[in-house]
Amino acid sequence: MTTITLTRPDDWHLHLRDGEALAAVVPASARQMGRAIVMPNLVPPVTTAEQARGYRERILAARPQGSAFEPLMTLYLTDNTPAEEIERAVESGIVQAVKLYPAGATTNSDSGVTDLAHCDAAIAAMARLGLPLLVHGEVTDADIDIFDRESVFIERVMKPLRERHPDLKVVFEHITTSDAAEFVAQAPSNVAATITAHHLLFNRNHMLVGGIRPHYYCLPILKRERHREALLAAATSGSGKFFLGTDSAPHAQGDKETACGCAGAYTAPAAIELYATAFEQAGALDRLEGFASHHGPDFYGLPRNTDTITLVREEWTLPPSLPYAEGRRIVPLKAGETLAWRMLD
Ligand SMILES: NC(=O)N[C@@H](CC(=O)O)C(=O)O
Ligand SMILES: [Zn+2]
Ligand SMILES: [Zn+2]
Repeated sequence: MTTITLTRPDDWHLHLRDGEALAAVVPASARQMGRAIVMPNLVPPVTTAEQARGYRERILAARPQGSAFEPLMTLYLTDNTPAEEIERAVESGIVQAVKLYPAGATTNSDSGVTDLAHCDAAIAAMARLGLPLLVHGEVTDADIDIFDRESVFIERVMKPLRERHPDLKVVFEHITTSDAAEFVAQAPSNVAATITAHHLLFNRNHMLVGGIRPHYYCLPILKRERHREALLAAATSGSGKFFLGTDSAPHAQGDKETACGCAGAYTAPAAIELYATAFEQAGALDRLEGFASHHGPDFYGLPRNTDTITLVREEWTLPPSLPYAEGRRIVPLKAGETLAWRMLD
């Protein structure tokens, strides 16, 4: 196969930041994606429908001329989110989901939830109104090994949450283990998962063998090979429960290449090409369109995009770095490396 044309994909998990960084990264996603679920972990976080409205306006203003890229907004759940804010979010028409960050689990999660019991009224309102909960599924207990944090989360948080709110729509975000893939596959149809391109392509050896590679450091952390294989099997299974969410998470070069580097991989500039590479490795390019362009809108109850993009089998090399905010640079994942597929403009 030398060309693939597919319904324009959407990104169901994306970090766009704010200010100059926002302006630097929006065009990369707007070029490829029809819509994106935009993460609310700004500083301070996006906790109200009113803040989401303002953030959405700033994203729209950062789009290249003529772009139809549509940001789908999310609220950041806190211990204090009132049920009324969930109602305002639904009424706003621009908020598509609420994000659960366990406090301290990842980048900018200090305002996150300390105990889901505090959020019971808000979550009950979400279940009642059909607003999905997007979950960063890792426990933060100091005694739990970083490689086990997702699987322990399933037992300690996800299963009790599902029992208490069986009608809640849940997206298990950026899954990284066979445990999570199995949990989602066996759950009812109101439970789904996003999978990143980097977790489909890489295991922890890519990050740690022959030198420590900070651009591969993200959360949840890359796992061992058998987990990558399970994720690739889930993504290419054809199941509507698994869909594209890049978790493209930009950080300036200096904040990654340092003694205590930030978590997050910047994949937006080559997102669809990275996914195509993974699907081709699995011999499943024919399943890419479902995963990238159909399953997400179907789960969210939104129409599929009506235009298309085309990928050609043509080598190209990612630049070593790109301009970012305040005169700083950003290093995309696979910087300086060659990809086999290229999206046409
Ligand atoms: N994935 C990451 O490693 N980082 C994300 C936060 C997140 O999605 O957990 C970020 O905002 O930088
Ligand atoms: Zn996360
Ligand atoms: Zn994320």
